Amino acid sequence: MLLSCEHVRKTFGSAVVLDDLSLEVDEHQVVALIGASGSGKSTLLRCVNLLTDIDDGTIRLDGEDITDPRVNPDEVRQRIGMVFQSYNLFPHMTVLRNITLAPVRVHKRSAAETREQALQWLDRVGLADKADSYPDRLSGGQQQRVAIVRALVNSPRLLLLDEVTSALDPELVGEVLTMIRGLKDEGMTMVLATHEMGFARQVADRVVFLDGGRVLEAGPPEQVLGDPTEARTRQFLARIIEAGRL
Ligand SMILES: Nc1ncnc2c1ncn2[C@@H]1O[C@H](COP(=O)(O)OP(=O)(O)OP(=O)(O)O)[C@@H](O)[C@H]1O
Repeated sequence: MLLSCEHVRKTFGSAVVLDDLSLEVDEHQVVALIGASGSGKSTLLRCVNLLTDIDDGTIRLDGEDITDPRVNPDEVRQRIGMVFQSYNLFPHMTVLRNITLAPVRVHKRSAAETREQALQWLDRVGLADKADSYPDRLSGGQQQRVAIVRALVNSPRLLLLDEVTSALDPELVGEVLTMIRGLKDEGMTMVLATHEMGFARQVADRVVFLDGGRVLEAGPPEQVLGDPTEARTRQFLARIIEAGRL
């Protein structure tokens, strides 16, 4: 097992955002987190990437307890890539520099080797000609693909994707989806939070429905999205259908 969250609890003040949450992700598996706004999807991803501390429980990556206070978060983040809704590229840096900055500065990797890997990735995703461009010259879909490359350049064991298609115009979603499906075909282990049920259905091996910071239901997409057992899941999907997002 690559990732295991065991009895994770996270509070913000008096609000319990993750409540005794347990989740396991096998190597090469793609898991989609779905659930209403506020159900804890982003918080869970941020806890896994050590961007926020948990109050209780354990998170293991390759069996190692990464929530142990003696663990260096920078070292863990080298093994976990994360991509956000709002690409977060630095506007004053070229695409290439955006990708190589953290590996070289934070993780002290060789500049030449990182540059080489970045260029290879850009080439693979059809953005080789954008290496020296600034982000504002790129479409939203291209910027998001650069942000994904930035997360991949450390060759992470696990990729976390938080609503990566939500900020994109509908016609740009396809190119990001294609890239993510390509990563899945190559065996990348991914956990993604999404409001797009079509996305979950297309890429996920397992869909996990979060409700009030707990896993209420989990299973193959056709089961959770097509024939859910829990009434809360059915209600959630009915609202999504009403909003035209299924
Ligand atoms: N830094 C914070 N301080 C206080 N409360 C927070 C913080 N981050 C998240 N929360 C609260 O935690 C709850 C879960 O938020 P989270 O963003 O994880 O949900 P989500 O399922 O990802 O929602 P969405 O689908 O809208 O992104 C919400 O009630 C939110 O207000």
